[in-house]
Amino acid sequence: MFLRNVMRKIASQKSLNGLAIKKNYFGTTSSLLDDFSINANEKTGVSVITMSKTPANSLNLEFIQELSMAIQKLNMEKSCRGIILTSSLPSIFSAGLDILEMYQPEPDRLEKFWTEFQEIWLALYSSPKTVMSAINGHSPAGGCIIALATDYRIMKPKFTIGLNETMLGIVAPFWAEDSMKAVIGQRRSEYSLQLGKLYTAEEALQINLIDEISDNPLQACEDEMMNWLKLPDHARTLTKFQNRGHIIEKMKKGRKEDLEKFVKFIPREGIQMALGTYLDNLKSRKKKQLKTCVSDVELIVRKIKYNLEDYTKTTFFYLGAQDGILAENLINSGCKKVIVTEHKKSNEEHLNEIQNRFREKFLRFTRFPNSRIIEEYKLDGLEEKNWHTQPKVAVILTLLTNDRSKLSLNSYLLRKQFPFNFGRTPIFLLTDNTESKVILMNETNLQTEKRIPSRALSYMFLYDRTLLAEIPRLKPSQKYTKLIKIQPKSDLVDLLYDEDKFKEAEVFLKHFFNKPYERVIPKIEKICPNLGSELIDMNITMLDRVKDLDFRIIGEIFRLVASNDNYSRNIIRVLSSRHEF
Ligand SMILES: CCCCC/C=C\CCC/C=C/CC(=O)SCCNC(=O)CCNC(=O)[C@H](O)C(C)(C)COP(=O)(O)OP(=O)(O)OC[C@H]1O[C@@H](n2cnc3c(N)ncnc32)[C@H](O)[C@@H]1OP(=O)(O)O
Repeated sequence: MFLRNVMRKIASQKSLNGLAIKKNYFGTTSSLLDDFSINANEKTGVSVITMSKTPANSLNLEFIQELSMAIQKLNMEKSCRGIILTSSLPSIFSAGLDILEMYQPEPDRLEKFWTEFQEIWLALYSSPKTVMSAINGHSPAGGCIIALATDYRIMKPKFTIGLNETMLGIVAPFWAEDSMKAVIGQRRSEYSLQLGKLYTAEEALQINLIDEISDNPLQACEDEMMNWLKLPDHARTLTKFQNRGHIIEKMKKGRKEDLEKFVKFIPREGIQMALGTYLDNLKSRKKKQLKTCVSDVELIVRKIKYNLEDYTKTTFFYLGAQDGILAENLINSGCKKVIVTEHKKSNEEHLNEIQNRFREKFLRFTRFPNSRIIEEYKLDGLEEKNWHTQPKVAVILTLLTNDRSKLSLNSYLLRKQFPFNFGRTPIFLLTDNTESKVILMNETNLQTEKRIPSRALSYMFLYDRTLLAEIPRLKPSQKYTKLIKIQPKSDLVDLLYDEDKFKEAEVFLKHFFNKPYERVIPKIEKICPNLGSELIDMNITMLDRVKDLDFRIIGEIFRLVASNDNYSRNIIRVLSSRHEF
């Protein structure tokens, strides 16, 4: 019965092929949020999915959704025969589920989150393709669940892997447990799960949790894949389903109940306490390094020009390895010079690697005329002062962002405080109020909103237009007394700054996605004169299909439209194609 269903599914996927898969399947594509990329090799039929969600490839709702969609798409792509999952982070394959999704969760989101996790597991575990994981870093919990859902695992030495859920006070789902049993056996699995064991690659190999160790897991997977692809796909796929069918069937049958258990279990007080403690421990390991982070900020404080205009036009300090988007936006906003700084404690090898990554990223920025001057600046020899007690100008960097860089002192608390999704948008808050006392939000003054002096945030300096779309949705608050814009690129940006206009636009946009394009354009033109022509340029009819968009996505569209280039168009295409499913 199961096999019959599988065959039927394969057949129906074949017929869907032409519709769902774009012609330009081969080559490299990036996810909408830039959290992973897919490199599809036309010759071998192998697609490599590289996860790159800093800092830890932790799986939050959006990341899982996008990844899952990509996998489902590859599953249906006839010319794809193999998929390799890997990571671009230097030491983490995936840190598993984003704990922040489970800590003090919102019920609706929690439900969606788990449903999507079930979905991605199914997409991987029942993939008709040969799927391998090149585990080039730590892979605890959800990271291990993902790896276990693939057909072959090759891991880099020294890193760790395992289902350590009990260490967090939670329980791995039955289907993950089943997949582990299928790989390492009942006894070993029971032992590992109860104790929440994390194994080094060497130990994992001994118990067959992984299949090979290699210093270059991706290359090793690519080589091994060639052996697998020598066999006829249909025979290999059916054999795989013969082996996995009962686990998949059981998961599908129990999936609803599993979801109900999860949404009941996670919000329990005891579980929340355990998760909170685990998070604190995770963060406190970082606090030891915080001193140097503060000196990073101090550097900015000392160098910053009080006049924002001058500041944005002359210099910016690009901090950390993960702030590509931030740099891009600054350059886009008129920065003439980008100074790359790095942590003074970094060892030479790490530093070189990071600098190379910067260079790679900046190559992409050459389309911006101001982006050519790059200086590298090391923080060696900096004096460390209590800079935050000094009045005058200061900077709060990348606080409201999923992209937790070294400077995001307590982003998870902030995210809880502002319960909407900023995605990866970096945010840069600063004040030039010379009387402000508290400038840096530290952990203490993050605890309650009241303790953040409103004057400290009297200027909010935003350089990512996506975020702007969210601003009017904030409750009116003293915190944001003035928004400063940097060289708005088009009327769209103006529109997003203005709450009234935005409301008007919101109504139009809603219509826009439901009504014939021609009827809406004149109205849009009225509020935003250039928008109509920009949309026409972009063959916006693609977007007609996009329905039920949330405003984060609309914000994204605004941003993309505003920077009207090929790259944006591609993303819009991706955005719209997701609704073909
Ligand atoms: C009976 C009814 C049952 C019903 C079902 C109930 C429950 C369902 C169970 C759900 C299953 C869950 C599976 C999971 O995946 S839970 C998540 C578990 N993950 C972990 O335990 C990993 C935690 N992370 C680490 O151990 C380390 O980060 C590391 C992966 C080993 C890497 O170490 P290192 O290189 O030193 O990096 P950092 O520790 O400094 O991390 C960088 C950065 O990332 C943050 N972070 C790391 N992991 C996560 C995560 N999983 N979620 C959110 N954030 C994470 C970390 O805090 C650092 O952030 P800051 O830079 O801001 O400090």
